[in-house]
Amino acid sequence: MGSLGMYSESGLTKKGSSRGYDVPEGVDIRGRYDEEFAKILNKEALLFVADLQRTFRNHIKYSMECRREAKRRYNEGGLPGFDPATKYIRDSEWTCAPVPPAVADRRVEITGPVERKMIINALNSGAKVFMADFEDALSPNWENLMRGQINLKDAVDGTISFHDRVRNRVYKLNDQTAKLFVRPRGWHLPEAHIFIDGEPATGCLVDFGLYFFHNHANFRRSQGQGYGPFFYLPKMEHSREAKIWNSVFERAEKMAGIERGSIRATVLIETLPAVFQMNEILYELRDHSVGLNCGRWDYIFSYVKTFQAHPDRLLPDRVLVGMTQHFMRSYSDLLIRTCHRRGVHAMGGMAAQIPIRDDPKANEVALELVRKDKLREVKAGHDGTWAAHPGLIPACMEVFTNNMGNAPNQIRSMRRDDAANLTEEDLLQRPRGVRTMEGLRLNTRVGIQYLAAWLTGAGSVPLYNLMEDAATAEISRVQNWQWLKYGVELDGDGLGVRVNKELFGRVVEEEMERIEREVGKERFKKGMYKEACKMFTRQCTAPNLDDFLTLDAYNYIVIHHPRELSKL
Ligand SMILES: CC(=O)SCCNC(=O)CCNC(=O)[C@H](O)C(C)(C)COP(=O)(O)OP(=O)(O)OC[C@H]1O[C@@H](n2cnc3c(N)ncnc32)[C@H](O)[C@@H]1OP(=O)(O)O
Ligand SMILES: O=CC(=O)O
Ligand SMILES: [Mg+2]
Repeated sequence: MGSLGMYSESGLTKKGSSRGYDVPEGVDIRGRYDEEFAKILNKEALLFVADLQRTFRNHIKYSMECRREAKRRYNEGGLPGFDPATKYIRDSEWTCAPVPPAVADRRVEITGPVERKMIINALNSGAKVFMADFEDALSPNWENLMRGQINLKDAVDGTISFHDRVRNRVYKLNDQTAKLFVRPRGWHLPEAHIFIDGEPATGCLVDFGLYFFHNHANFRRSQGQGYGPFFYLPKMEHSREAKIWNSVFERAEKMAGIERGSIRATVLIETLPAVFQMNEILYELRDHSVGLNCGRWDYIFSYVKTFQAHPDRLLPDRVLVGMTQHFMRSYSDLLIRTCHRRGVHAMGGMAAQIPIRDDPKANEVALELVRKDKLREVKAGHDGTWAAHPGLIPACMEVFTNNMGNAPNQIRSMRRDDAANLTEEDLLQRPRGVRTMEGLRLNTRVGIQYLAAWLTGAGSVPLYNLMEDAATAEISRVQNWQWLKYGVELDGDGLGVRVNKELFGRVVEEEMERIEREVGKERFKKGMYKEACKMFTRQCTAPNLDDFLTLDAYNYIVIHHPRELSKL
């Protein structure tokens, strides 16, 4: 670890204790004490997190206020678009720092929560990269977060193992493993188990800070060939947020005494406003960038959220909003063009299909959908793609390898200059398709079950043969809200049915009965389905759309010690 000279004397010298943890001044740990957690939450690591929090909290607050201001503009009828003030960045020629050799080839990346067995399986999966997730795929309760940090440290050290006692199977790392990327939470989420100067810490600074502090040296030695650690950055809406990340990286590099540009990150373009900021985001992160990724599920969620006050832009059924819709294809094409022009990877997104073990025919159909989606991506010029499950990796790998051959990526070979002319209208074009009662029912059934899982600690789950996570659940929630708000007419077996609260109430009741039948009475009683139903129903019928499903739900998973259920 490099010099700690940048921290204030008082932080270093004054002693403090917080429910068993040895903490620097101003830091209060309110989560459960555990000896293993205490090794992660040691005083030096907390000092680093506190330094990041103190340095950047006002920048973060300002950025969140700018998000609210943009929302006000969209709610008054404004549309997101390219910023005339930064035209010079879009028009001028510049490139990002060269791609580190360790991650030149990213043709298939697997993602998953920071759960111990899954980390080992993902690293051994044959994918080029594993994105370990503190975000869409994780329910951020204290145990998951702290165990996730322990698991990642063991993974980077190469010592991680897991004993499945039921199956008497021991999991260990293979000789050859995927390269590790870590995705911290979005800027909007607090970490209510760690208070700094009387305020909850910023979730992503905790995720980033603890992981970086404990792993940067080992990572660069064992994984990054001198570079790293590597990150994915979610849910940004503007380049000013990327600028904060860039400054966080610079501060971390300085603290660690490592070269500027060692840390690298891929930004998910998964909000509608961000698609107009892709050059600007890369520009801010140009010394730390390894590309952009099409976070297609949050992007769809963001389309609804951004246009919450625009009844002329209602979405069709969720299953119809695929990558072949004009606005989605334009987004992917422009992302490829932007990344390749700037010399970095243009990563594709997640197909939500997962293997269907008990039905070979249905499994083949699902696999074929994945192949088709990946073929579209590689032919469009994407340099790699995401898989949600190890069972999909061979198919994804085959499609990308057949089309990219031995080249590690298509950064130089697929310029996509044709996409230079894509306009604001292309990127905002209204999606086409029908809205149905079955769509409303499916949203409700999936949204409630996902939330019930999230409240009990699972952030990604299989539902009806698809992967569901926070991003896909958000689509279900905001789509219901939108249809209710504007009293949309849905197609119900050929008959027009207008959505209102009463109809929705009936749908919720019937879908809860169906869920109970499907999961069984015992599991239904033990689970948190009723709480999830209440929360989901409130969010779908609220007069004003909640910004995030997980912000409200977070209050229910915060447990302060001594044990008490706490509200922020
Ligand atoms: C919109 C977005 O942000 S996408 C990115 C965020 N979302 C994700 O990362 C979702 C990742 N995927 C998953 O979490 C899982 O695949 C799920 C929850 C959808 C399904 O998981 P399961 O029900 O466990 O699947 P299944 O029973 O078929 O698993 C078979 C094996 O594959 C493993 N596995 C499944 N998915 C993954 C994964 N993503 N990474 C590593 N291992 C995995 C399981 O651990 C299991 O291992 P085992 O045989 O050693 O016990
Ligand atoms: O994070 C990915 C997404 O699609 O959302
Ligand atoms: Mg996402």
